[in-house]
Amino acid sequence: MTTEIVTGDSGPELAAVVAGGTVDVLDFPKPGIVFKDLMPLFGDGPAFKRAVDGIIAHQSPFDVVAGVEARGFLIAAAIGYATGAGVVPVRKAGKLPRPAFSASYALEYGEATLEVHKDAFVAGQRVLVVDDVLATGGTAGAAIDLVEQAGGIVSGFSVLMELGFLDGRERLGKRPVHALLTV
Ligand SMILES: O=P(O)(O)OC[C@H]1O[C@H](OP(=O)(O)OP(=O)(O)O)[C@H](O)[C@@H]1O
Ligand SMILES: Nc1ncnc2[nH]cnc12
Repeated sequence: MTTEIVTGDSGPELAAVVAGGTVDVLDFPKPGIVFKDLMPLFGDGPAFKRAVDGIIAHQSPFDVVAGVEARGFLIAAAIGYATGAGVVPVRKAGKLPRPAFSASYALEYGEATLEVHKDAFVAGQRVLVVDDVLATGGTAGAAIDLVEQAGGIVSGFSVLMELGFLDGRERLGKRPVHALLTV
């Protein structure tokens, strides 16, 4: 099933690129969840490049990119490479080897804890935070809090897809949210 196009912060063409690379998977990872699988987008070179370039075009300037485990890593690495910015991983609990800040949160289908190294940022560094999907905003809120705790200044938050009906954007308050596709 193809995702219905509603709108996007970077216009209808980029919204269509993301929609075209998304497959809806029913009842994954739990009954009642419609999982937006973006793996086809990641696997389509021209579409992936357009999506990454669309985020970069919207978001400069920033000094470093923070990617949320796991699918956010793919986007952060591409942006970090293309722009020459560094990449900081925001990891699931227990994966980072050195002292880290932790934040627990609820997401659409469960609960989790994210961590970031305490020395991940130079104070005042502008940090672009990226992930693949914004749903309830639990993950994004935790990631943004961690970046700020570690001394970064969140310059923006970008996702490929926003599930608008879950109101994640509202939950993030005044933070600047950018979604290539909102469904
Ligand atoms: O807005 P929320 O309700 O918090 O949901 C969004 C998060 O859910 C997914 O990650 P998931 O925790 O499934 O991890 P994964 O990327 O490791 O599969 C997605 O990649 C976002 O990080
Ligand atoms: N429905 C969904 N599809 C993909 N990723 C998600 N993260 C939270 N909810 C999601």
